[in-house]
Amino acid sequence: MNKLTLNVYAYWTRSTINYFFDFNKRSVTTIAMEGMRSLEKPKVIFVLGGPGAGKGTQCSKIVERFKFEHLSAGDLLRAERAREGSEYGALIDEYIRNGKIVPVEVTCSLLENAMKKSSNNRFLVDGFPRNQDNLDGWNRQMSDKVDFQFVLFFDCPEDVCVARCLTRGQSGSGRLDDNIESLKKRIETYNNDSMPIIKYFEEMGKVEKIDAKYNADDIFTKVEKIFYKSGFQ
Ligand SMILES: Nc1ncnc2c1ncn2[C@@H]1O[C@H](COP(=O)(O)OP(=O)(O)OP(=O)(O)O)[C@@H](O)[C@H]1O
Ligand SMILES: Nc1ccn([C@H]2C[C@H](O)[C@@H](COP(=O)(O)O)O2)c(=O)n1
Repeated sequence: MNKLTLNVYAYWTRSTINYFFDFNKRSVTTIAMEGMRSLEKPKVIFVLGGPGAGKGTQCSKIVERFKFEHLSAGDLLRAERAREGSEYGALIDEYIRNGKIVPVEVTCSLLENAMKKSSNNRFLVDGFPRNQDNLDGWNRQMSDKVDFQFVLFFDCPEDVCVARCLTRGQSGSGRLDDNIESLKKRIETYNNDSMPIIKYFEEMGKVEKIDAKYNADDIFTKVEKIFYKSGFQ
């Protein structure tokens, strides 16, 4: 074997060893990261605010920008109500028409099932917890299983909320509760039952409050800042 052949052979051997070493190093790191991620509890942000405050609108933007999954308690309940054979359909219907809050056992199970089905590890839980029963049920069933971050609170004047919901109803939302009678009850429920829950989280220093009367893009600029500050990219 001449000197050139030997050099080529040595170079090839070194490159091959380096390649496999690097490859293995990378794959071990990658596997470890994936393992750690799958062991991490899912991160949960509660999104609260009055009816029509713009929770759903902002959640869509957050999903697009920060890759969260949006779980709207109201949407899950409406889907369950519409599901053929649901044992809760009639009950949900009655609660929604009257602007009342469905018992937590139903809502929390829908949320937990949706989280289990998802491959995502970041969730926006929109419209929950809406009263003390919701909060107690969540603490019993879910709080140990998730990594709660904060409440994103869209603070919006009542007249703005009502106007937005009525416009949404007139534009064909198809929602049974986008009418003035249901809205009066929803706002009463919000003031009496949901506000104390927001205050409770506020006292814990866990509320990020946003003035929600402005246009959706300006509001989202403020939302983005909160997410960056909280370490989301
Ligand atoms: N910043 C905004 N300015 C004007 N209209 C808005 C704004 N944000 C949302 N809307 C409109 O107001 C209506 C209610 O918005 P959205 O559904 O996001 O509110 P929500 O808080 O999720 O309501 P709900 O609790 O009743 O489900 C929608 O028709 C939406 O297009
Ligand atoms: N935690 C929840 C959330 C919603 N509901 C019911 C009652 C609400 O009026 C209705 C619509 O909710 P929205 O889409 O406005 O968030 O759904 C409930 O009982 N419990």
